[in-house]
Amino acid sequence: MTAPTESRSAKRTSAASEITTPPPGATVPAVDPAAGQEYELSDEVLGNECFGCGPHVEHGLQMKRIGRDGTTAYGEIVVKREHQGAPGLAHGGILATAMDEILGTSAWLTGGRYVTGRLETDYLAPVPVGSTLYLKAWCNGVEGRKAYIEGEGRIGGPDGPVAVRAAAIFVRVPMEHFTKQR
Ligand SMILES: CCCCCCCC(=O)SCCNC(=O)CCNC(=O)[C@H](O)C(C)(C)COP(=O)(O)OP(=O)(O)OC[C@H]1O[C@@H](n2cnc3c(N)ncnc32)[C@H](O)[C@@H]1OP(=O)(O)O
Repeated sequence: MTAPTESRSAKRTSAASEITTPPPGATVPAVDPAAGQEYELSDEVLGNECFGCGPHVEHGLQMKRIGRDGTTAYGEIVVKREHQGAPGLAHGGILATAMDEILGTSAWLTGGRYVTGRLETDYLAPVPVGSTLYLKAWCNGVEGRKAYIEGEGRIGGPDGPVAVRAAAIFVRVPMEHFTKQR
């Protein structure tokens, strides 16, 4: 019998694959102070009905955006019973949604309107119902219409263990993406 080895995902320090790693030459934009308004504007664009951040969406995540530092975004969700998969534990899809929301916030902080093109997630520890997931996301670079964003969710406190990591490509879109009738 072979000795147990540390899992590959535990050894990795980033969720980013080759696809979600920015190419050489991608740069992190200097933040335009006006860019902070973009995600406030997103309330107008998306309404307050967003499953990730709508404050009145009963069974939604109601993610709170609690701060920013340049293109780095901070947020929190409280995992509710409606978010569970296995008894007492958050569903993985729900955690991916939380990561999508905070990574999306970082993308918008770069100064455009973005949608998720690709989202990669690593799950490192179970997240109990009732716990707060402390979210952080940052921009690794923008190239053309693509923003390469990474993030993590911690439990037990903002400096607690990382329970989930994600990396994504967000693609910049015009306002019509949200407003056109389909
Ligand atoms: C503050 C607000 C926070 C919001 C958080 C929540 C975010 C969300 O959940 S958004 C909802 C989920 N996402 C969606 O519905 C997006 C659906 N997809 C689309 O609308 C389109 O496919 C879209 C807009 C992403 C790209 O289409 P299009 O505008 O025609 O651009 P396209 O030319 O295909 O792609 C542009 C670039 O992005 C790249 N790209 C597009 N999709 C991907 C992908 N999945 N993976 C990697 N790269 C991609 C392309 O390769 C291309 O790169 P390059 O410029 O180097 O050639």
